[in-house]
Amino acid sequence: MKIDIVSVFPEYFEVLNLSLMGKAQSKGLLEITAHNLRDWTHDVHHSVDDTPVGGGAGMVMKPEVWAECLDELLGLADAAGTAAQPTSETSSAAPVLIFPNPSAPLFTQRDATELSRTEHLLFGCGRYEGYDSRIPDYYRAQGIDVREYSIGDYVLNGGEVAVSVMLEAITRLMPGFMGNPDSIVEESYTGEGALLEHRQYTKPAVWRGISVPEVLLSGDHGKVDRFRRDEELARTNEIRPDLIARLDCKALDKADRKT
Ligand SMILES: OB(O)c1ccc2cc[nH]c2c1
Repeated sequence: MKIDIVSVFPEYFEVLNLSLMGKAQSKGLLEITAHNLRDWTHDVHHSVDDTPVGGGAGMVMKPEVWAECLDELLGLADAAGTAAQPTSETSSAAPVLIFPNPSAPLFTQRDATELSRTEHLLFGCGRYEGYDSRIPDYYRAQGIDVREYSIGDYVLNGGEVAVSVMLEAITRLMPGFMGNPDSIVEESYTGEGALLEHRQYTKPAVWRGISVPEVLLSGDHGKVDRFRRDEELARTNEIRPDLIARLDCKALDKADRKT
């Protein structure tokens, strides 16, 4: 998977050279490039923002600078560097263009699963009050698959942390990324059941007078699976009832029956 990230703080993504993400790059599973948006400016101050039209606090990121950058990275600028005209065709080689945005739909495990199968992702990190809203609209009109995602009900200072979160959720699902592929099978939010995962315990069986659930020591895999499934349903109902509401009866029945 090829990943391009555009930010005014590209050094933010040096962290992606560490740990599993770094190993995946050295294995050739990932090719990650962080670009500095200011490289597409032409003024002495390398300006990327301006005051909001209609007034208001803060600054908004300029569409012209983003467009020069994205046209180039999307392969839309012709040889003369002139922006291509809007087309309705989506190039099969075109990446998915993703903008973190606190005012957008929530990024979910389902999105991570879908995007883990994509060949090329291009992330655009906003800063200040965000980017000019015409930018995603313009690239949708070019036939590009443009997504805007929030990573939760809180506001960060920019898109960089959100991109790191989404990238981890996406890349860990790629075949060959995790040392043990089984470790991504039974997880919270995964699969049809989409329930929170059961509690986890390790040795010793009794720690500071607190014992692990007896059934987990029984050696009866059927009972253990049933115990864990019941706990997943109970925990999800208590902590995230909204996830239960999303389940259709078939999936709930399947989650309940699974032994
Ligand atoms: O909270 B967020 O996910 C987020 C995303 C992008 C920008 C741009 C400026 N503030 C932001 C916050």
